[in-house]
Amino acid sequence: MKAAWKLKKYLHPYIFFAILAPSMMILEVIMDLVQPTILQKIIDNGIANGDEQYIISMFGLMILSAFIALIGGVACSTYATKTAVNFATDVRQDLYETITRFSERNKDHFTLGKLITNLTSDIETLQRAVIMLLKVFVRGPLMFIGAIIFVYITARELFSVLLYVVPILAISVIIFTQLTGKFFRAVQEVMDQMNTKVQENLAGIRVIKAFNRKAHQIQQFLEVNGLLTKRNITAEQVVGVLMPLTALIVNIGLVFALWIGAIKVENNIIEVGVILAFINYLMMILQGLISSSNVLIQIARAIPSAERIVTVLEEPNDIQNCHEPIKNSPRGEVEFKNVSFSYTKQGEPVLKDISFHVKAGETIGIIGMTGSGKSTMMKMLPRAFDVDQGEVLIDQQPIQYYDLATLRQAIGFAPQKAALFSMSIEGNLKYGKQDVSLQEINEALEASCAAEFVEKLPDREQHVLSQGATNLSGGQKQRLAMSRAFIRKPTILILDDTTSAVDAISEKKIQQAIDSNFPNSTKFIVSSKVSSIKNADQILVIEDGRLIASGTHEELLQSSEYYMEIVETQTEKGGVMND
Ligand SMILES: Nc1ncnc2c1ncn2[C@@H]1O[C@H](COP(=O)(O)OP(=O)(O)OP(=O)(O)O)[C@@H](O)[C@H]1O
Repeated sequence: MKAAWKLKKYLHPYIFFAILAPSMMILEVIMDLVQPTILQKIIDNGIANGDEQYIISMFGLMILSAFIALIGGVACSTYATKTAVNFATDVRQDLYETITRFSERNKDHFTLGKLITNLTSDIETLQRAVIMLLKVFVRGPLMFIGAIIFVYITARELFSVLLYVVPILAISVIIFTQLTGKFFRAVQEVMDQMNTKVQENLAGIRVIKAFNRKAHQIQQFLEVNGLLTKRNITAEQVVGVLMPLTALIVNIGLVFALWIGAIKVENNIIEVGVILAFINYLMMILQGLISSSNVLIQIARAIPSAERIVTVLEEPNDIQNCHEPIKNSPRGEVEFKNVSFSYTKQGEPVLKDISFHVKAGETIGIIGMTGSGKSTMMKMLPRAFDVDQGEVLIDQQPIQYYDLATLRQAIGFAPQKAALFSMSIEGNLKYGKQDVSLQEINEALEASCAAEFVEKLPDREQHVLSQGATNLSGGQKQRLAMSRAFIRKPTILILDDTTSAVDAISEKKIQQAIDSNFPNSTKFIVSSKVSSIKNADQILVIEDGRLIASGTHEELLQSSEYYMEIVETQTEKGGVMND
């Protein structure tokens, strides 16, 4: 509930509509409430006395009140919808922006599926709850209490009947809504499980096929689908039994009221119109009860959604700008001073006491076994993570002193996984730099050897990539990711194992292009292949999170047994040593 309360600020801009909606609903309910009394007057005063004039004027009043009720209802719906939809749009926008600003560590706290649920169904649930709150929250109790008051005014002689009928109605409505709510919640739970299964299976469809696990996946889906069918049937069966049961109780109440009413008419205590008005009010009391309990159910459903949304919105971002950050673009000198880092508080450090210094414009090769910490080291430069111990300096200033946007603008990062978007090749390259000319695009494509396959596409750089760029090969994706990094002509260029799927001839061309196009950029080239880093000014050899050796290729061949071993293994395996 506290979480839901925190979201009330999103209603502030629409507070006018949020007040208007229930006000209009009050108008509608009052107009609905007076109608049975008008009907009673038509029957008992007009028809009974044959007073035509009276009947016509009362009928006019009835039409007028129905018309005002209609206007009230339409206005309430309009304003409630306006408020709820705008509220949901603003929450969704804020949530999306918060997620976009998430640091890697923030992202690791949530699963992708959960974040998508937050942005879609949780917000949808909240939107429905706000509409319900503004429309029905007022309507239900007002109609319930109003109808009881009108019974007292119009059909006082039958008021005592309410003392028996209302508690029975209230109990049956509560049982009905509680039980159906429970069964439909169970349906929703399986629905969530099924969504997760479908999402996972579609994302991993290639792996499923490659490992020939189709039958297994289908079996898993059948199980959850079967459970969904079962729970749906049970829920519908419960409704099927409870609905007529509740209707029976309501009808017994009506018969009981009619019976007592008939006795009173016979004894000339009341007139027929009073019974009619009473029945109408009894139905309104029932409606009021049902609406009120529906609102409560909707609110109960919305509270967990609100909690989930607030948890994401309040996730503290661990990567922030410092007070008065440096906004000058760096030259590219980089220093790691005794850097240690761990992804989890309890876990063993992934980087252990790493120190090295790089002059601006140098090329640095980083080599080591899988999982040794090479990518993690590079993630410290755009501040995807901050170090736990030690310092990263850029141009001799701690990296945290730089304005985040300035720092990231100075870095061109081609990550290990290409992460291309489902848009044109040009659109993807413009992620690197927005205001680029076609010539710059072509130069970047040329430098990464991507031009040779892009030129063969019918619509060249306008070719639209599928989701996850599945219409490209692994090497083609890597080349485009490199083009995207090249196009911003960065001060610091990081290529994180981006040539693993590129053939040796293209790789050599790419190395030459990097040397001639980026003479002043500091270049970090992460690779597990010696051929990719052999010509670097300095090679860092990483083993199990430690920097165990550094120097040029020739120096390392003399000084590092570990490096020597890597070189020998790759030569034995037929690895290509450029030059
Ligand atoms: N987001 C993360 N959360 C927790 N642990 C992680 C995360 N990313 C990487 N690791 C762990 O950190 C260690 C170093 O990973 P890293 O990706 O830096 O290695 P790498 O040397 O680049 O490996 P590769 O050559 O396979 O890319 C690995 O043990 C890995 O499991």
